[in-house]
Amino acid sequence: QSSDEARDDEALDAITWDELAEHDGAESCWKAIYGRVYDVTDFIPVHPTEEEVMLEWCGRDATEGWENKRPGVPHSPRAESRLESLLVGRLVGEDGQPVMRDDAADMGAEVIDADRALSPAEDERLHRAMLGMPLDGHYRGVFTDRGVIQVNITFDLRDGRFDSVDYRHLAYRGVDYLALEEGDEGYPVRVQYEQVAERLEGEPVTRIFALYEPERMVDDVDGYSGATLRGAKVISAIRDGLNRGVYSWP
Ligand code: HEM
Repeated sequence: QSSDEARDDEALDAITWDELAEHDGAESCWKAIYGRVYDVTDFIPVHPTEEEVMLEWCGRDATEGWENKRPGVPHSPRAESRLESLLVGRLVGEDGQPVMRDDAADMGAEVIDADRALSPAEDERLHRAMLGMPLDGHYRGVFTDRGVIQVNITFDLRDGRFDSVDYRHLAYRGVDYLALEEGDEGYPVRVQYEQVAERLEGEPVTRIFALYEPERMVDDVDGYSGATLRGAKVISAIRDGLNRGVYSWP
């Protein structure tokens, strides 16, 4: 039988919704996809997913599942041709009239096509990502040396600008800078790192490059020159966060 003949409605057995619903499990699993009914029972063990993924759609209109392996991702033409050999009939309504492909799609099966699946906000995210522009969101990044975390920084980007830059951890040679108090040795360095965080607020991401010359960004504090601050560690931690990608959305 050629596939042209297989597509000929007259040649196909008429199957009602009730008949379809009888084949709703692993012993016998039929699925309606675009108004055609397929017996996929023998294909379930072969299908490259856990069986539940297939079983969920037995005995009903499975067009939505077929079109969305993952949201917006339909099956391949190769999968489509396998489907052809599993064809058992055409779906008909109570009036005996064929359930047309488009009706089937409307009937409880919201077919998402790849373009329409994106909301305008997601579309902007996609395009920003394609252009290599950082996405707005919450980020976490670290600078480590020989497996030891020295800088662990969190920040948000809003409209591509820094928002609430914060250190979760700041240490060097066993000194936990965040634990230092006024008067402790090294406290001025903590103050300088905090100046960096404050002064990045509201700035575009490219502002981190000023940290290669930290004296441009921080003050001399109690005899500690801004030029001695390890700005490159902060740059590295922030870039690590950007490389990891958005940790959570705002
Ligand atoms: C309707 C419910 C279905 C759902 C939710 C579903 C889901 C999926 C998922 C998630 C994958 C990707 C697996 C992976 O790459 O790890 C996949 C792949 C595949 N599925 Fe399905 N599937 C369904 C029905 C079917 C049916 C009825 C067939 C019979 C032909 C089939 C044939 C395939 C094939 C051949 C692949 C390999 C990738 C491809 O060619 O697209 N699926 N399916």
